[in-house]
Amino acid sequence: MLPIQILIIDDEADVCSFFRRLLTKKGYEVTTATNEPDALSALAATRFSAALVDLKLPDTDGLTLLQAVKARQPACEVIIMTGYSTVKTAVTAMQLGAYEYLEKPFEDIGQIEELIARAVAHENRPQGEQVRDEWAEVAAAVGFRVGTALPMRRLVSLAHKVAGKNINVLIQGKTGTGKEVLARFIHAASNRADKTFIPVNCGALPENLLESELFGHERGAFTGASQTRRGIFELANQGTLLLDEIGDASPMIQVKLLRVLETGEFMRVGGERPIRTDVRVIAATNVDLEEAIREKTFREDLYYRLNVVRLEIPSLQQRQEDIPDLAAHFVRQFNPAAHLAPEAVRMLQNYSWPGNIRELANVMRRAVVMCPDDTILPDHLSSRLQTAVGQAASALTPGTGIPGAAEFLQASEQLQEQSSGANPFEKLTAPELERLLSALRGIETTVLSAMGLHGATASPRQGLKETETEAIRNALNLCRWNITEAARTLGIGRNTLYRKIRQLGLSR
Ligand SMILES: Nc1ncnc2c1ncn2[C@@H]1O[C@H](COP(=O)(O)OP(=O)(O)OP(=O)(O)O)[C@@H](O)[C@H]1O
Repeated sequence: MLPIQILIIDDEADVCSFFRRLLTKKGYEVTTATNEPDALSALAATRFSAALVDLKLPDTDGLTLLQAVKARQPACEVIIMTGYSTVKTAVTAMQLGAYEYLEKPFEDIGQIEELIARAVAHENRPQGEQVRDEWAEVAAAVGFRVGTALPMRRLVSLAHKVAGKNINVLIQGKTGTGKEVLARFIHAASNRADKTFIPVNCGALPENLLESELFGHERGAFTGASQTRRGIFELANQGTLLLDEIGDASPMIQVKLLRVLETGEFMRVGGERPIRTDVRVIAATNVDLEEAIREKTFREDLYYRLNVVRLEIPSLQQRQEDIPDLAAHFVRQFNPAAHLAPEAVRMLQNYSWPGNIRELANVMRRAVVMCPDDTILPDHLSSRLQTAVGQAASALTPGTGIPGAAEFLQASEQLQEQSSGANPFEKLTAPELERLLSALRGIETTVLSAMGLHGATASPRQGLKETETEAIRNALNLCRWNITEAARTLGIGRNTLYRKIRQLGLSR
């Protein structure tokens, strides 16, 4: 059998000879290059299984060389060698197709040997063989459905690779896309997996409470602080901390976070002694932090500390092919015997999912409850979804009349005929009432736009803010201020609800 060929590209002769000795002992054949021309002629002469490429070279850079290797020998796996200051570029290299990165100075020889063996095995797998996803087991263990959409698979593969490194991660994505699930996956795939994972919502608590939640407080630090209390940075020591809704952290909290990220030390509220902590920080946000920096509501230095790796989760609409699998997953979770009829799946695929996976999970939970047997039909999906899909369909068919009018009038006439003076709508079930309500709203919109054409104005109604306040207050009262339930009823995320409660000044 021919020996396995490895290429080392590094301008430091010591590094080249270190790898030559190490890898020759393991039976590999090693070629070294200290500059770009030598590297290119080596690539022209020999077929390599793996190449170790230094990120900083005098005549070129690692990213250019990565592209040169991949253009000439696409199967050759590239491992980037980097110092701490260039870790971010190394992560970019992985996004561009590098297999892994290795941090200098090299500390664990065994780990290097194992990494090279893995890269070589990956390159040498039989042609056409389906590569088993390295991350599949961890994802399954934390209930993380990755699906088949390419952007999501790439993201998870990168998340899995950086999970084992001691670097901060910033997860960006719209509400309900699964930022917390991804953070749990990273924790579970890291060497901190057997330690604590603590999520904390920076937008849910008033500044002082959040400060003492994060950093703890000394006895007597403020009125009511009758005991010394450890904060999350102490409790999550050696584990992972998820700073959710980081964009909502106040300027004071931002300063304190920056300090602990820079020095690994913090002080309890009212404390005088710095406390060391070893916490891996993952931050998540659904706002554009770069815009927040421009608006001066978010510190740029903190952003750079958090954003060593940025993982941007696609919205559900951007990964439409995954809707059937995710929907089936949630249906099974709520009723293992139930399944979705093909027409129901089509309806799910035609909807825009502004609340992303959380909304899909909620719609499935409801559908399972509404479905009398085990086959979920379009009728069992929420009225909001039916209306949205129906309206989209009628918009495509001109001249179909006022949306919802026929349905509403027919139902209302039938009920009036059968009623004996009492409120006829009381006879309807909750889903039927919801369907009628959305039909009514459809009529209202059409009538208002017709009035506009005639120059007529409708009598004043509540403004947007009052309507929103009323809807949120009703939901909260209905759910006895159970935030999770109320958020589900409103079809928004828990974090969003917390924020709204603060913004609108609502209280029990
Ligand atoms: N890929 C996934 N596989 C399985 N369940 C998922 C996935 N993504 C999201 N979910 C489910 O959807 C819901 C919302 O997920 P999560 O809380 O992680 O979203 P988020 O982006 O953090 O939301 P927010 O922006 O409101 O904080 C949860 O119930 C979660 O279990």
